[in-house]
Amino acid sequence: MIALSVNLNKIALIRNSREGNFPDVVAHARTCLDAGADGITVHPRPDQRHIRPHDVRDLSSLCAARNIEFNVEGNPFAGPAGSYPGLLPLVLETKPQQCTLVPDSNDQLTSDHGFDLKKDGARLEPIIQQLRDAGIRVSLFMDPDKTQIGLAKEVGADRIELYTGPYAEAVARQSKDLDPIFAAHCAAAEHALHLGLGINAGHDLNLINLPRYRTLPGLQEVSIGHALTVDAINMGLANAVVAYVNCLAGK
Ligand SMILES: CC(=O)[C@@H](O)[C@H](O)COP(=O)(O)O
Ligand SMILES: NCC(=O)COP(=O)(O)O
Repeated sequence: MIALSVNLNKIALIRNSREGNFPDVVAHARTCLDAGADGITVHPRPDQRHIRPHDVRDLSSLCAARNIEFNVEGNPFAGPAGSYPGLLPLVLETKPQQCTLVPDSNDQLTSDHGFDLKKDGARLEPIIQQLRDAGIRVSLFMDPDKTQIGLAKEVGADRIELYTGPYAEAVARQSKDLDPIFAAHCAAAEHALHLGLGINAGHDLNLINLPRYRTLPGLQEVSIGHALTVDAINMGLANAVVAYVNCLAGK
């Protein structure tokens, strides 16, 4: 079974476009969980344009009460900014089951690459250790590069999250590069499995590109937000979650 963790960033983005609490992020999390989602993902950023620290706290409580996986993603090197305490203090306070470290710069529109661990490995290692000591599983956002995945193991990660943006784009463009891109993801996954790393994946996954990606060797979890939220506009949030759960199950 491949777990579906719903990313609620886009629900928070709509809320933040006005004053008030509409739509209510926690209520939408409940809808996702009631519809069969296996977990909730958020990706707070220092500019707080979508998920904010209070959302992380509220969703952490909800997921703990339901014994559901909570996954907090973000840049471990982004320090405090305004009322944003920084990823590490927020994660150590709220204790999600999983923290996915992502090498975003503060001004990025969205995540668009995995870690270069030749550059960042040494400064990531103590952060990974600190999170693991706190009982939090650590996943690293990675491109499908075998050398880099070997380094992910060396710096102490539990899992990798394969960055699926280029795969999704190749599907959307019906690109001739699709087969080699997916083959590279499969080779990276096989290598991760061989090293004993768990495998997650995410970014721009949708109902069109998931049927192939779900066949990735050893895939344990996908986190999906943008496309699922767009589908929810058409079919309703609960129906969208059911559609993704079924798609992941090959139905
Ligand atoms: C790591 C990743 O791919 C996601 O966390 C993504 O960056 C978050 O989604 P938004 O960019 O839509 O907020
Ligand atoms: N880790 C990827 C994620 O949480 C959601 O990415 P997207 O589906 O919003 O592109």
